[in-house]
Amino acid sequence: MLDYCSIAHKGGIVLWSRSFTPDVAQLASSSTSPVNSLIREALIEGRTADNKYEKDGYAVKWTFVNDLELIFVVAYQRILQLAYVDDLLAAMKRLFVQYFQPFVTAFAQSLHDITTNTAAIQDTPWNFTKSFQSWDVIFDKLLKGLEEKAALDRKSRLRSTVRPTFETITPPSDDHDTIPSIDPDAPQDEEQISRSVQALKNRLRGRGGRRGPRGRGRVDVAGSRESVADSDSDSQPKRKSKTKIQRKWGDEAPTESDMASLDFSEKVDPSAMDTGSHDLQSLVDQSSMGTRTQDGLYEVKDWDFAKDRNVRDATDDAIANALKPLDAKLSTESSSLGSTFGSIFARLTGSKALTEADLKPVLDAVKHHLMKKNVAVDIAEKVCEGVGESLIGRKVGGFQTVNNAVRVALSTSLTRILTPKTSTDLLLSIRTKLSSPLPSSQQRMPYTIAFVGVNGVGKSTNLSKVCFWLIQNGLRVLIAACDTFRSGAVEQLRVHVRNLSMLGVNGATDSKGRVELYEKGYGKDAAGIAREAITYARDNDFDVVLIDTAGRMQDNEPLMRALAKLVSLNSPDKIIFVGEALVGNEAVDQLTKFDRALRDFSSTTSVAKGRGIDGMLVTKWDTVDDKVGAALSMTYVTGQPIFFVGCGQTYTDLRQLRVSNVVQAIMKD
Ligand SMILES: Nc1nc2c(ncn2[C@@H]2O[C@H](COP(=O)(O)OP(=O)(O)OP(=O)(O)O)[C@@H](O)[C@H]2O)c(=O)[nH]1
Repeated sequence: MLDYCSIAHKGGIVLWSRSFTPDVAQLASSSTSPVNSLIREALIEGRTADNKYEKDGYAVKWTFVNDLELIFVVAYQRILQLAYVDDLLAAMKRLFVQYFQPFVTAFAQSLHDITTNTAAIQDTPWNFTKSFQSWDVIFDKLLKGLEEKAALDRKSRLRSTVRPTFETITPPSDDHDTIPSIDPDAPQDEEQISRSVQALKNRLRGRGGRRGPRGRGRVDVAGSRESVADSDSDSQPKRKSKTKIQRKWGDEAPTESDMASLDFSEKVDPSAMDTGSHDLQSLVDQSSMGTRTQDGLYEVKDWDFAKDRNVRDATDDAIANALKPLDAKLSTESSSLGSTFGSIFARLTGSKALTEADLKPVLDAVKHHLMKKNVAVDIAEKVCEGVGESLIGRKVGGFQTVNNAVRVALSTSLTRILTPKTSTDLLLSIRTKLSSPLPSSQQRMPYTIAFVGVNGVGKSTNLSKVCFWLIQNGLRVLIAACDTFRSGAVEQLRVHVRNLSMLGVNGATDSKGRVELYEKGYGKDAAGIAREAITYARDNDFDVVLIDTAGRMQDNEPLMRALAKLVSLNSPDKIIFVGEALVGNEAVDQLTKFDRALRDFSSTTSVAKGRGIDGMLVTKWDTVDDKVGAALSMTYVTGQPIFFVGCGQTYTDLRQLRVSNVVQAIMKD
């Protein structure tokens, strides 16, 4: 584990730094710190020839980018054999230059200006914390990737060299005061050494508890340190908490104050929100949502794994490139493991009727493969059971036949589960409702869609994307702000509506107002607001009402009852469950409980008897690459279709799912 990492300008200013342990938080500031000694003795006085410097039990490594006058430094406990430090420094250097070269050049120029013109100091407020926010994310991913690879590397080396004996296997110990012995000459496992060192430090300090979470810190021009990990106590002086407060678990429903303490959503300053801070056009320009058909409709594109890979964060690809040399090394070492499907199918050969015993190891491997693709365990098991049943007793010829038989059975099963049983054509459904004949005494009602789901999954963002798509199709949309709980939720929608109304149809503004927000602030009854919004939409000729609801946990009965009340009072035409593509097993629990709660609690009132979820919108699809198993779990649990997938943070980042593309992504090795 690393202790400290920084990127500094040779002029002496630390642009970015990260401390990983409280003990070395002072590494950057104390004059006796190894990092400062490195700078004084090794860099300024040139007293060390190689790029490793050791002092007070720490090892410090560094690298330069001479043309930008940058120095990258990593410090760690000398006793640890951190094999990835050189790779980390090289990858940091490459990525930082790739992403921040213009910034650093401008900064270096300003330093030059400052030395020649002191008045420029006030005019140049360099906010490194803000400027390098994205670097924090890149660095985290990079470090995680390297740590995982190092662990894998260690395991594969251990597998090939160490045969465990009874002496080497020791049960894990919970006694953190026990100090495992360290033989300084023997090569040590990094975690073991880390534990030993920590235990020793704890013993010296007279305590035996575990260390808290990793600390982070940055130093800006003024040298002020801010803790990112402890953001909710920013204004407080930092103190180490001495005792750990035990979490209380209970069966009772949460009280108002519990809810307030559990509301981790940030108090949002609308002007600083994601949507507001973007250049408006960039919210639609980055990719095109779809194409206009001959009859003037605006279609949402199908998600295509091969083509839509570029919706991934570009930094992921840059990091993948930076890690390629290491990947190549690891893949040669682990190539003996073979590809999942290749090795699964290779286990079945011969021309005989397949038995349960023949299939068991194959299906176990298929289950494992599905779980790797983020399919929930229960669903993976059920899919495998189905595949097994369809194959038992089937006669197979040679290897190729078995290979094909299992592939075809799995592919058929996945296709059957994913194929929508009801229409996913929302536009058709909207137009049918809006154009159906009515008695002259009756006013035309708008088409209503309620977006429901747990907290933070992307309900409001994706509701806005759907809104953008609807107004592109010439419909007038009213957004009902029924999240009256999370602070900032109404303002977030206000910003979206402002953006969307400026974009209008195909970028042109519309005098009639294609989109409007119906809001009544916070703390009011969401069901009532939705009702008022629908009435307002009816009276003001809106075609569609999109109802944004507050995020809630599936086990929170009072909140689920409130949602059921909104449903039963307003009978939305569609209830769309918004869920993240990132969820694995949790997807099943969320969907089952939302669906059941809506059916149970809305059936007690007369209007909408037993209404459940009508379909899903799966968000953050851009973050899972080919691990699209959540789509399978969600459709399996509900039997309902996925209307859209959200694949980014601009208004056009909405796609429809073509079943064959999802099947292909899941089957892919
Ligand atoms: N990468 C990616 N991020 C997304 C996507 N959809 C939403 N997000 C991000 O997810 C975060 C949460 O989105 P919100 O729309 O505020 O989520 P919410 O469900 O309305 O949140 P609550 O109202 O607190 O329940 C925001 O940072 C969004 O930008 C997506 O498709 N891809």
